[in-house]
Amino acid sequence: MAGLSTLEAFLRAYSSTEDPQRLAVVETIRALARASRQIRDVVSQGQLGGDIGAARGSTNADGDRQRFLDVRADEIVLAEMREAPVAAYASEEIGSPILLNPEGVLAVATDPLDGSSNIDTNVSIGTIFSILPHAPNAADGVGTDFAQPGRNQLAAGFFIYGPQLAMVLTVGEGTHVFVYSHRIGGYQQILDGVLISPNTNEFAINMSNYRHWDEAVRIYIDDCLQGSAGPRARDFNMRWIASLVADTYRIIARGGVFLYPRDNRRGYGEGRLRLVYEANPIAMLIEQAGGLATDGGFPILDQIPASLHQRTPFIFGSKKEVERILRYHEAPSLIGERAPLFTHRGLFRV
Ligand SMILES: O=P(O)(O)OC[C@H]1O[C@](O)(COP(=O)(O)O)[C@@H](O)[C@@H]1O
Ligand SMILES: [Mg+2]
Ligand SMILES: [Mg+2]
Repeated sequence: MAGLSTLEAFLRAYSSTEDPQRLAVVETIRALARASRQIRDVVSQGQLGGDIGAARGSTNADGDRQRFLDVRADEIVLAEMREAPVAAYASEEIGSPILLNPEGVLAVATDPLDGSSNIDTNVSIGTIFSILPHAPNAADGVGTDFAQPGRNQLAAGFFIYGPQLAMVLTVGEGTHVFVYSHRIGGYQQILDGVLISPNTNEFAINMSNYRHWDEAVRIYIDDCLQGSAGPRARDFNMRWIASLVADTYRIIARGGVFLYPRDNRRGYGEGRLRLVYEANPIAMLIEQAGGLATDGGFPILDQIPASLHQRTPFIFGSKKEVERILRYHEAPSLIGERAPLFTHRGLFRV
């Protein structure tokens, strides 16, 4: 699909063969785009009969404290999915999948509001979505829909409520970026077939968890921090927005790597991010843009989810840098033997 177009023209070109599954995907993306406008309105008003960032006193299926905006965003996406050819709906905010339109051919999983902890601080937040084929033989109508590997996704993406209202989308033919234009009253493409640069000098990780990480991650970050005086022989920059959509958008725009590894804190044995509605859609966007997405051993998109809210260690971004991180995971002790040369008393300390 060459050239920059409106989202509408892009979707029409994608479904021009009249393939019923493609037509259903297109209708669902249109519905998600409508939801994004409504969520954007709520976010920019900053009010929802009260403070949108306020805690509701409830927790979601995963035990996270829910904010008013988490729940409102979920209601908005769900209402739009009821109007789309979607048979099964799953969300971070609900315990189990819901059967919607029994005639529908798709299953949609969503993180309706990603980056909840940033609502009060006016930092970018977003809505992540994953579109899968509906598994029609599921006993309860939705049972096996979300047990499919991410490789089965027909489309995936996210909306970001930042300085711009933007949408990052893949339908399996590259990764594309659209920005909402008030002038045309719709999304306008700004980047076609994004390619993430394979090399980078920028990493994103929550450094406050350093002491809890496994050796492989600690040694990798140590080597980056030593910059031009260390084994990497160049300086690195660090970013951590604590909003997956915003960290992903930056990596798509200018490269970099993101790490949310497993760690030794209670409840973080598989990291923090959820496989079905966070890691899978982001992984598809990243792979479609020439990057890599892994749990430290295997590609994210090949994992078979054991449960809807399953967590996964998540490392993704610039291909060559992710491959390097994988080598640290394969043989951390081997890399560790070399690391003392670059420590405070090491031979090569500058
Ligand atoms: O606060 P931490 O531990 O750095 O975690 C930040 C991560 O948690 C998340 O906020 C989790 O998403 P939710 O806000 O949807 O629960 C990610 O967006 C972000 O990458
Ligand atoms: Mg999230
Ligand atoms: Mg969320």
